[in-house]
Amino acid sequence: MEIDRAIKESSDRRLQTKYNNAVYVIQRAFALYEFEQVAFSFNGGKDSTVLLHLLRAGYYLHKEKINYSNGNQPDCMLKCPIRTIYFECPCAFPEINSFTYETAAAYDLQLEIMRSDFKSGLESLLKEKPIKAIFLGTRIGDPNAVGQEQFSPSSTGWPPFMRVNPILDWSYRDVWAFILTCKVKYCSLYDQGYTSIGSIYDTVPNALLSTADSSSTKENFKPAYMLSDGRLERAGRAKKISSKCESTHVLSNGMDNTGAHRSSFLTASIIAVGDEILFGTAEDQIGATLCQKLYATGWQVAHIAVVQNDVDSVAEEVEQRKSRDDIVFLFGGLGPLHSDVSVAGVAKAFGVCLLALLPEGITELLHHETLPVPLIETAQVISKLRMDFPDIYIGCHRKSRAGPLIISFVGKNKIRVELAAEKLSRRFHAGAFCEFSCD
Ligand SMILES: Cc1cc2nc3c(=O)[nH]c(=O)nc-3n(C[C@H](O)[C@H](O)[C@H](O)COP(=O)(O)O)c2cc1C
Ligand SMILES: Nc1ncnc2c1ncn2[C@@H]1O[C@H](COP(=O)(O)OP(=O)(O)OP(=O)(O)O)[C@@H](O)[C@H]1O
Ligand SMILES: [Mg+2]
Repeated sequence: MEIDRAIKESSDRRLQTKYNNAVYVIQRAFALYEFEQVAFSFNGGKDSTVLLHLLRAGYYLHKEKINYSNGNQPDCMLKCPIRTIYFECPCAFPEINSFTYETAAAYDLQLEIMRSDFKSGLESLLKEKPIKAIFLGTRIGDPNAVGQEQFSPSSTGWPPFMRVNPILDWSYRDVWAFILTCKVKYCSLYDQGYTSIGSIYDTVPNALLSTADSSSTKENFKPAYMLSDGRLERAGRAKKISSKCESTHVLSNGMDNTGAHRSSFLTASIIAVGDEILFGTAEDQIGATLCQKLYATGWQVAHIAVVQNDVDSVAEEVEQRKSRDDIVFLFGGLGPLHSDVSVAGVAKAFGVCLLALLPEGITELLHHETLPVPLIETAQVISKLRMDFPDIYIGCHRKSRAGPLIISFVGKNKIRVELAAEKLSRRFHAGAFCEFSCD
C-alpha cells in the first residue's frame, strides 16, 4: 500500500511514530465497529486530507489482517468506500468544494452531502443510518479540540456517536511532513498561502507567508508548508472580537468582515494572579516589563488584569481573554501552596482536568534554594492551619523570584491572628523565619 510504504521508507522517525499511532487508532475503530457503522467527516481541508489517506492505510491493514486480498488494483488508487459526510456551505471556497468532490470520486468515498448545520445534519443522518463512530481530522490546538481524546463521545446536546480523532496529537509540521512524504494531492489553496481554511468570509492567506515587497503591486504568498511556526497556522483566520458580536471577525489583513480597518497587531493580554497585589502589599513588576517587551516586538497588549487567588476568578478571566487575544500571559499563583490556584483556573477555563498533581514524597525536589524549608512542606502546614483558623485569611507571596516567602495573617481578632502565626512558627525549626512583624 503506497502510503504505508512511503512512511516506512522515509527517514522521519517522528512521522513514523505519529503514523503508527494514528493507524493503530483507525484499526481499533474498524475492529470495534462494523464498516457501515463508521463515517468519515471530510471537508477537503489539509487535516481531513491526511486523515483520508490514513483511513485508506488503516483500512488496507485491517483488511489484510483478516486475509483480504485487494486483487490486482493498483494500490495508489486503493479505494476506501467509507461513508463520508461533507457539510457543504454556500460560503465555502469553490476550490475546497471541487477538491472534495474530485477526491471523493477518486477514492470511491460514499459521499453524504449535508446542507444544514452540523448538529441538525448529524441528528437527521443518525436517524437514517446506523452510524456509531465518526472519524474527524481534529488536532490539539483547534478551538474545538479542548478536552477531547482520540476516542471522545459526542458532547451533551449532540446526537450520540463516538468522535474518533486519529491525528489529535499531530502538529502542523507533522501534517505537512505526511502530505509531502506521501506525495498526496491537496487543495490548491494551500499553495496560495492559506494555512487553515474556513469560509470565504473569514479566511485570507496567512500574512506570515507573504513575499510582498514595496515595489510589487500584487501580494504573493509562499505555500502553506513553508510556514515555520505552526502555532501561527490560524493567523489567516478571522478572530471573533467580541462574544456579544458573533458576526464581526477581524482578518489578519487588518480588515474586519464589514470592510472596516482595524489594528493588524497580534494582541496579547496579561493576567497577574495575587491577592497581595489587590491588597496593595505588593506591586506587580512583571506586567509592566512584559508590556514593554511585547510592544517592542510588535505585539499590542489589549488588556492587563489582576485577579484574586481564586480558581473561578482565574477561570473567568482566562475564559474571556482566550477567545479575544492571540496570546494570554498569566503569572502568579503557580506554586504548591493552597493559594496557588492558577493552573486549576486555566484548566477550568478550558474545561479540562489537571493531568498531574505532585505525588507524595518528592518534597526534596521542591526545595527552593533561598528557603530554609521545602515549599511543599510549608504548603502542607499552612493547609492544616487554614482548617484550624477558618476566621483568618492566610496569604503567601514572594516579592521577587529569589526573595523569601512572605506569609501574612489577616483577621479581626488580634489574639487569634497571633495564635495562628505562633502555631505556624512552632511547626518549624528555629531560624526558619527570618522576620516576624505584626501591624
Ligand atoms: C462530524 C462532526 C461532529 C461534531 N461533533 C461535535 C460534538 O460532539 N460537540 C461539539 O461541541 N461540536 C461538535 N462538532 C462541531 C465542531 O466542534 C466544530 O464546531 C466544527 O468542526 C466547526 O468548526 P468551526 O466553528 O471552526 O467552523 C462536530 C462537527 C462535526 C463535523
Ligand atoms: N464542512 C465540514 N464537513 C465535514 N467535516 C468537517 C467540516 N468542517 C470540519 N470538518 C471536520 O472537522 C475537522 C477539523 O476541521 P479543520 O477546519 O480544523 O481542519 P481541516 O479543514 O481538515 O484543515 P484546515 O485546518 O486547513 O482548515 C476536519 O478535518 C473534518 O473532519
Ligand atoms: Mg478547515
